Amino acid sequence: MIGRLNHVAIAVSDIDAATAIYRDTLGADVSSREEQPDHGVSTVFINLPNTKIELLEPLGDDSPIAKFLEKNPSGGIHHVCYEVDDILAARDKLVADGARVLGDGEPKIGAHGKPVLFLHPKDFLGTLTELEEA
Ligand SMILES: C[C@@H](C(=O)O)C(=O)SCCNC(=O)CCNC(=O)[C@H](O)C(C)(C)COP(=O)(O)OP(=O)(O)OC[C@H]1O[C@@H](n2cnc3c(N)ncnc32)[C@H](O)[C@@H]1OP(=O)(O)O
Ligand SMILES: [Co+2]
Repeated sequence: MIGRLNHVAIAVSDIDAATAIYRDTLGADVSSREEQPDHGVSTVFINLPNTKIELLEPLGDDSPIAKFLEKNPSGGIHHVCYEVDDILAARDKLVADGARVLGDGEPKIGAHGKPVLFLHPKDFLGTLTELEEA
C-alpha cells in the first residue's frame, strides 16, 4: 500500500537556524519558509535527490508539535511521510486493521497541496506516520 518516502520531518524551535544548518553546513537545497496555519506549524523543505526533509517550527498557541519540543528541546525526528495512491482507501484499510487515525479522521490538505492523514505513533513502532496522496 505505501509507496515512496515523501519526507522525514524534524521538529525544531528555531526554523531559520535549522535551515542555515542544512543550507550552509550541509550544503543542501532549501525552500523558503511557509506558514501552515491549518497544521499549526511553519515548514521549510530540504530537497534531496531521493526524498525531502521537512523542518517544522510551532505556529500559534496550540501547535501539535509543542509538547514534542518540550520533551526534545534540541529538536528531533518527528514523523515520516509515505505516499499512497488513494488516501481514503488506505485510511479505511488501516482503521479496519485497528490503527488510530489522528484528528477527526478526515484528510487535510498538506504542505504540498495534497490530502494528508496522521497515524498514531503507538500503532506504528513509536513513529508518528503521515500518509500523503501522491
Ligand atoms: C504540514 C504537514 C505536511 O507535511 O503536509 C505536516 O507534517 S504537519 C505536522 C504537525 N502535525 C501533526 O503532528 C498532526 C498529528 N499529531 C498529533 O495529533 C499529535 O502530535 C500527537 C501525535 C497525537 C501527539 O500529541 P501530544 O504530543 O499532544 O500528545 P502526548 O504528549 O500525550 O503524546 C502521546 C504519546 O505519543 C508520544 N508522541 C508524541 N508525539 C510523538 C512523535 N512525534 N513521535 C513519536 N511519539 C510521539 C508521546 O511521547 C506520548 O508517549 P508516552 O505516553 O509514552 O509518553
Ligand atoms: Co509532514
